[in-house]
Amino acid sequence: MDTSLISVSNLSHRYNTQWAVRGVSFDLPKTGIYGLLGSNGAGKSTTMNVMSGVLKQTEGEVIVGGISLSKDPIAAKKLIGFLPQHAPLHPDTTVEEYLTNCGRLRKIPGNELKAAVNEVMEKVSIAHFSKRLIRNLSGGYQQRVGIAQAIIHKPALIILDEPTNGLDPNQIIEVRKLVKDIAKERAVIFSTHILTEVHAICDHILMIDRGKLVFSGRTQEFDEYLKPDTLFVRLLSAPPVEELLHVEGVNSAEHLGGADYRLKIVNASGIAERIVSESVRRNWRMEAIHAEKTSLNDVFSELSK
Ligand SMILES: Nc1ncnc2c1ncn2[C@@H]1O[C@H](COP(=O)(O)OP(=O)(O)OP(=O)(O)O)[C@@H](O)[C@H]1O
Repeated sequence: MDTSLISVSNLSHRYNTQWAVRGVSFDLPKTGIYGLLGSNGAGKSTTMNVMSGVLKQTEGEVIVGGISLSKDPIAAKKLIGFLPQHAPLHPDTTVEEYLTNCGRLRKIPGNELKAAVNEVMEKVSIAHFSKRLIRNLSGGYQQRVGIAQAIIHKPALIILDEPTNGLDPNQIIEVRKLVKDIAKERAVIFSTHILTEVHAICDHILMIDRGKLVFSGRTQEFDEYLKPDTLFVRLLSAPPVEELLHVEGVNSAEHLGGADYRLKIVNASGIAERIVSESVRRNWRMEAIHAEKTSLNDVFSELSK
């Protein structure tokens, strides 16, 4: 595809005898935020390590900007910035020293280096800590430095492996903001095992399960899998399950014990309202009603069907 920035075809990787990734193919266009979603051990890091050229795949091909990553890795890697799962920081250098070294490794000409370092420090809002040793920065600021080294050479594609992992809730919000900001100028793909995270910031979702790509599509399409189809209700009068089936849209009902029930619903629109009015009419004494959240496992099993 002409318009794709990176094209991954039939990617498979095996560690010793175990396949970590099997036959994964996708194309990413030139802009946007792509989420690689998968539970622990699904194959996200393996895929990202191959995409960024730090791991040589067992089978398949990665083409970046029309250049084969295995045939011309130097040219292809110029187009990529990568933040691995463990940021490759040097704790005993200052932020400025570290980023200057990164700029040199990225072959930024000497007369442009200082400006490039200053620009990237501004971009990730760390200029005020330029003289601070990296080891003395908080986790969130260290992650900003990690992101800075990935974007210092202004690559077309940024690959971030679980950039919010291990951060506190405020730092997570800051890093997500930063990811959105840097994606204005380029394509960003980041991995996560947190469903709400991809949902919060991605335009497009790629989902991987046990090494296989099980979903690739826009976030709206993905939402179809997230619509809850069960409701939890607490009815203090503990009516027989059959009574609950009278409500239009309730497909089945399970008594969970005590006053608690799980209702499987088929037509979600207006269902809560109908249950509440039926509860008043039949004096079920409703104490609670809420939609049950779809878990990542539920989505996986739905998608893997
Ligand atoms: N260096 C390695 N040697 C052997 N097996 C490995 C190696 N790295 C990963 N694996 C295995 O490959 C599979 C995929 O691992 P990978 O790290 O790609 O998954 P992941 O989705 O990134 O998981 P996590 O979120 O836990 O990092 C797992 O079963 C893992 O145990």
